[in-house]
Amino acid sequence: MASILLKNCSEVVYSKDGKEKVGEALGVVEVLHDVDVLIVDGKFKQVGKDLDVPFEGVEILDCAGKAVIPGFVDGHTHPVFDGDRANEFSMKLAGASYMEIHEKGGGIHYTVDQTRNCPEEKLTELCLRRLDQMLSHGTIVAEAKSGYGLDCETEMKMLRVIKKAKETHPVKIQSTYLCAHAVPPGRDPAEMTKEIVEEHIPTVAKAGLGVDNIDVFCEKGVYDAEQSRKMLEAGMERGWHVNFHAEELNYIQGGEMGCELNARAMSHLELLSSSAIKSMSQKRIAGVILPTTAYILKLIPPPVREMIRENVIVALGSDFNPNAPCFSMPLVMHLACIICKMNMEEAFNAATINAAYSLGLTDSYGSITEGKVGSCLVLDAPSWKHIVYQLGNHQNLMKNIIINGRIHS
Ligand SMILES: N=CN[C@@H](CCC(=O)O)C(=O)O
Ligand SMILES: [Zn+2]
Repeated sequence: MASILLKNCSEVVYSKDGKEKVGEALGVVEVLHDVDVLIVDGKFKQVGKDLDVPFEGVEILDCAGKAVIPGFVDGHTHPVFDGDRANEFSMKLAGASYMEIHEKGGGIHYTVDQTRNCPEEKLTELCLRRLDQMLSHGTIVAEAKSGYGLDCETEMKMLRVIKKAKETHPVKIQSTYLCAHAVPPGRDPAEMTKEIVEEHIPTVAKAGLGVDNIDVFCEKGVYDAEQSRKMLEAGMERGWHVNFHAEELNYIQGGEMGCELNARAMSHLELLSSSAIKSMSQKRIAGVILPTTAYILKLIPPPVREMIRENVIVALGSDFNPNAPCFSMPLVMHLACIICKMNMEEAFNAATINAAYSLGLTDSYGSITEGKVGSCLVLDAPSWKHIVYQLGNHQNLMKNIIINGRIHS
């Protein structure tokens, strides 16, 4: 673990309590001007004016004219798959809907075929290179899902890839077993639900693959709310946190079901009901908003203003996947402002501390707070606002990426 002193930062986005934010507080970014940041043994030690080098061997980085911000937390990604779906982008531009392509055997089904046929080594390499891309855009923590296997064998291959990434990649990874992403052709959702609950989930649990969360695609024409509930409950019995796809294309009361299960997080939520919003707020369930998908699929945006008004813990994710190939949380924040009517402060907090909350990681990630992991970004700009305001080319805004107190790049 390394130690570094970031000197004369023009701005530091700091959080005294390091906790998730809701309501009006979500719209506040705490900024300290002309201060230093000291990281000792990989942890934030002190933020203040004119700090001294505490001992020999501490690296010093001149940050004059630069803003220092926490690294981003990406609350929802699908980084393990082979192939691409560039041709489907043309089909969607020509008017085909996401579900039409899916029902004709494209979409997730196409990616499942590619991923089943891909050797584990190649899949690992693909995943690691995608995480490199995320890191170059400032992501220091990412949730990573399986879900392009549908059969137990391929899901386990994907989870081994995520485990390897967890052990070797500088981005901190959380592993999510997406046990039911689509119904395999020729199979019935009820029969698949039974198989997943009775065979897949017990087999995955026994294999010790370091799974943190359980996920399903709870959607009309995929798995309904009751089938989803059964699989999520089976995951909960294994100690996995409930973090799933809900209310994206159709309102099927997945939000209500997630609240009954005390989910840790639910994603998408374009069609979330007002009663589920109230319940999420009471139960402190994170709502992970994915503006890339709403943008690409031209969906009605999720009711984010209502969620903020009702004090829901609103977080952001890139939803990186072959339908939404976006590595960049800065772009996600920008889209959140335009599509979901969030302000810059809300988007920034949703992409840092609240996304950390959605993964249960606020004790160690999501803000520059004494005692948390010393990972942060030095921007080639005097204010944090540039990272939300700028549209694209975000890698060039990253002057330095600091991981655990060491300059990564
Ligand atoms: N909606 C379901 N799953 C993914 C898309 C997966 C795919 O199209 O390959 C999502 O979160 O957007
Ligand atoms: Zn997803």
